[in-house]
Amino acid sequence: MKIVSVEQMKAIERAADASGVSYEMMMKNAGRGIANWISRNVSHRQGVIGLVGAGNNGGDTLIALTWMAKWGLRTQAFLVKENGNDALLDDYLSSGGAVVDISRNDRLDFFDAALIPGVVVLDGILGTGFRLPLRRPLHDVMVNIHKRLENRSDLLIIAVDCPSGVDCDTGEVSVATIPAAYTLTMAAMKQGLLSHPARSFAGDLHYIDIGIGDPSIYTKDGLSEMIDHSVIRDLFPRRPDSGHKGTFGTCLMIAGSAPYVGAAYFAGKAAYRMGCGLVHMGVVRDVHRLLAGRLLEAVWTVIPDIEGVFDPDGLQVLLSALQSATAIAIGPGWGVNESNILFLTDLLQHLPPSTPLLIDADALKLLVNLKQWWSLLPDQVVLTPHPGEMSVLTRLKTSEIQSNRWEIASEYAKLWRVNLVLKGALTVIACANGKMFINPVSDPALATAGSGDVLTGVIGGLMAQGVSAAHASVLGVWIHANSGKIARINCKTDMSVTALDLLDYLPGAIVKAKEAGY
Ligand SMILES: NC(=O)C1=CN([C@@H]2O[C@H](COP(=O)(O)OP(=O)(O)OC[C@H]3O[C@@H](n4cnc5c(N)ncnc54)[C@H](OP(=O)(O)O)[C@@H]3O)[C@@H](O)[C@H]2O)[C@@H](O)CC1
Ligand SMILES: [K+]
Repeated sequence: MKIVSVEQMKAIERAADASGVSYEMMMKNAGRGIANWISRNVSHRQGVIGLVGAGNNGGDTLIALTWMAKWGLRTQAFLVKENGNDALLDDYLSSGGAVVDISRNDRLDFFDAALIPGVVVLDGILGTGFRLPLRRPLHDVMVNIHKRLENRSDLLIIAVDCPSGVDCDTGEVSVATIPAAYTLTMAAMKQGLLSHPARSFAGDLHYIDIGIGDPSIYTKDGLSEMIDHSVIRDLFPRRPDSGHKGTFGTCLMIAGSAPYVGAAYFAGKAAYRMGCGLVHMGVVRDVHRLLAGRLLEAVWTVIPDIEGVFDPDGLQVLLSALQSATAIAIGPGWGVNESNILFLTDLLQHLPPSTPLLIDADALKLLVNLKQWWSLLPDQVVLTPHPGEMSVLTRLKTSEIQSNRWEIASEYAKLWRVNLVLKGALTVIACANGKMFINPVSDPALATAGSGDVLTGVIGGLMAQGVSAAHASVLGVWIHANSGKIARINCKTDMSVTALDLLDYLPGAIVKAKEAGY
């Protein structure tokens, strides 16, 4: 789904209107789309009530309620502000709907009575027209509504376009913003919903077609994309029945050191889990000794070491593996030290220019010791820094990076001509060709040691199978995040999810990603 600022959305609506899809039609399609989505996707046996604001967000909601009333569902509209949508209200009433005005805070007992367990609550008070701070008297009405809805896990709250009271550009929220289980977003994702704190209020994000199709045809701006099923479904590598292990590539994984054994395991196993035909592990002796009996699927080359880290002259043993690999991944668990700077320098000089490369973790921190390191990289390259590693690479403060994730990722991906996966909640992928993707998943289950190593294996495994560096980044980030989501559901808490769980649920995440409509 494309991502827009409020300004861009307004310009797109203007352009669509000028090309014949009138504002009225867009709103009708929005309302119909919401009603269809609810009827198809959630239980609505207990009826649907709408919180209706005075603007077009309320208009979308009234149209949705009107359709559902026509279909015979029990519905009610609660007007939170004197309403300008008289014609829409008349339509709704003549379709059998019931309207209660709660704008003066005086008929809230009707609202209380409507909040029966299982009822669907459509939050259509404020949409993209809202700017903080929330003004009185709406502020007071919304605070009262908020009090009644908070901690009511027996209600299903669905936000129309955005949870009301969210700034759709900045992601800031008002005190009265109501957390939703789902947000049905019209035509395009509003950028603020992909920032915290707003993201935590928006729940699962779904697209509603308002009759304009792909919004990017109405603007010259290159729009970023939120990763969803429509983005990833065509990115999987083909797996012909006649394939053999050579068909599915060889990933050379240069990982681990004596203190960080697990990193090599997580990365190597994840590459196998992603369908890579063969994973060739380049590791020091201690890592081999501890993992050879555990990662039985792998082929091993033991790299000479000095006290458990790569010997600066150790690359010689890997020269033929470098040539035969179809993708190379480096960095997890290396450690940052002088020997590894020399090892990395030698390695970059011996990389086959046409083999895709992934650089992660400590190898990223080591890069800064090499002059113009970006000029030493192959064309197909992915860097996967977390904000701390990005800070080392850019010499910017972590706080600066975190408050400007999209812009900074985009700027440096272009500068270095790399595909950049800036990890952290709401991972940003800035591609070398200028395209930007944002992962909407923000799950503490993923914030665990070894999680990044799993991601390295996932992306490396995909590249080894011939998926381009950019596409492997997008698909890999999505699969990895969803394995965290599934792990959390299965562990029943995000607290207990470990990197081993992420590995275990990769197959489930792949299956889900391949299922239509996910
Ligand atoms: N264009 C179209 O055809 C389409 C539009 N679409 C839909 O329209 C939505 C945008 O609609 P919109 O522009 O009417 O604004 P909206 O979010 O309803 O809010 C306006 C109301 O908020 C109030 N208000 C604002 N700030 C406030 C504050 N700080 N404190 C208190 N009140 C405040 C403001 O009050 P006022 O300033 O007028 O007093 C007014 O009453 C968009 O999200 C999508 O759902 C889609 O269906 C696609 C087709
Ligand atoms: K809303």
